Amino acid sequence: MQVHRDLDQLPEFRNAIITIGTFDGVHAGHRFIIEQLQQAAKECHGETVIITFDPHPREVLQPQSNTLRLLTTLPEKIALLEKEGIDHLVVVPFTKAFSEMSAISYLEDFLIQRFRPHTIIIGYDHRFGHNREGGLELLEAEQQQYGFQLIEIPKQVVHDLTVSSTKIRNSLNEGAVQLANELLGYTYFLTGTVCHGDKMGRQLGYPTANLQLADSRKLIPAEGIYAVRASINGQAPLPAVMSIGNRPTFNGTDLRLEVHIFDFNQDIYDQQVTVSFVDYIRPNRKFEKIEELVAQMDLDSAKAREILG
Ligand SMILES: Cc1cc2nc3c(=O)[nH]c(=O)nc-3n(C[C@H](O)[C@H](O)[C@H](O)COP(=O)(O)O)c2cc1C
Ligand SMILES: Nc1ncnc2c1ncn2[C@@H]1O[C@H](COP(=O)(O)OP(=O)(O)OP(=O)(O)O)[C@@H](O)[C@H]1O
Repeated sequence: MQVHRDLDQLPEFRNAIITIGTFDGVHAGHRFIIEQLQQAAKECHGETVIITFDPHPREVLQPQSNTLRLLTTLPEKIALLEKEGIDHLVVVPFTKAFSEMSAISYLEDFLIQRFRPHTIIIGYDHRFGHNREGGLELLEAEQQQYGFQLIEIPKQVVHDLTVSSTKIRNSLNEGAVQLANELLGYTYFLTGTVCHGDKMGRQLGYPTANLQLADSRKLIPAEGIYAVRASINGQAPLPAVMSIGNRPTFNGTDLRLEVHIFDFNQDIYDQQVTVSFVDYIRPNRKFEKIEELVAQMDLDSAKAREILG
């Protein structure tokens, strides 16, 4: 897959089959669109082109809100789309000026001029241009003049498409990782660098690698204890248990992401660890005695091992 970040350096596409969207999460609904792209490309020996935006349009249009949480960082999205076998990913630097283009100018000066699309495939609810003024109706009206094919993916035909990133985000925010994973079509994951904690885990018999995320916009699932798989520097995943929380037993105040890998005893400080969330076990609790916390961690570990098989 070729990744293009400079709109002035785009190649001449051969029968571009294009679609536009943020594709956050590259979830099951997105993958249905990807299949349509690939099918259309096959029929005309064309190339599949996904046009996406970075930063996320909401970050530019509502900078004050700061509530956006992403299912995938840009590198994660690139890796997932690469796996899908897309030919070109165009990452448009989304700016205020870009957002203020009228719908017709977006269509003519951006889509047509830069991509010369053979086919445009868009979801039933796709909007574009200033104030989201453009949509399917405008594409239909201009289709003949510019000679592109239009493929609409209607809501009722593609049930998967109604599965929005928002629904997946909500599930993760509630700890419902199994539902999120089903909607994603893969196990939700995050990657962090192992940093130093308070060195207490080892004393409790549970050394935990504390993860620092590279991108603060990445969605962190609800606080609680999870059965996870942990992959160190891209190596084979290992069964593990994870705690997300501020350690109420120790009156902690900051959110910690800690993973304890089973049957493992290595120094992994500064290494990259990717954690995939398999199941939620329980919420965080404040324990009166440390022994009670450790007894509960034993139970959590047994449960996680059972879940992970
Ligand atoms: C399986 C597991 C379950 C945990 N459950 C709780 C909990 O319910 N309440 C709590 O305060 N801390 C919980 N923790 C976090 C521990 O308090 C933490 O790992 C320990 O204090 C070491 O933290 P440190 O990073 O400060 O060394 C849990 C950790 C693990 C690995
Ligand atoms: N089974 C294991 N799972 C996770 N990390 C382990 C494991 N065994 C050894 N380690 C190493 O030990 C470190 C964690 O040790 P310990 O928990 O005592 O200290 P820490 O850095 O303060 O972490 P925490 O504060 O979460 O306890 C990890 O960062 C890792 O380098």
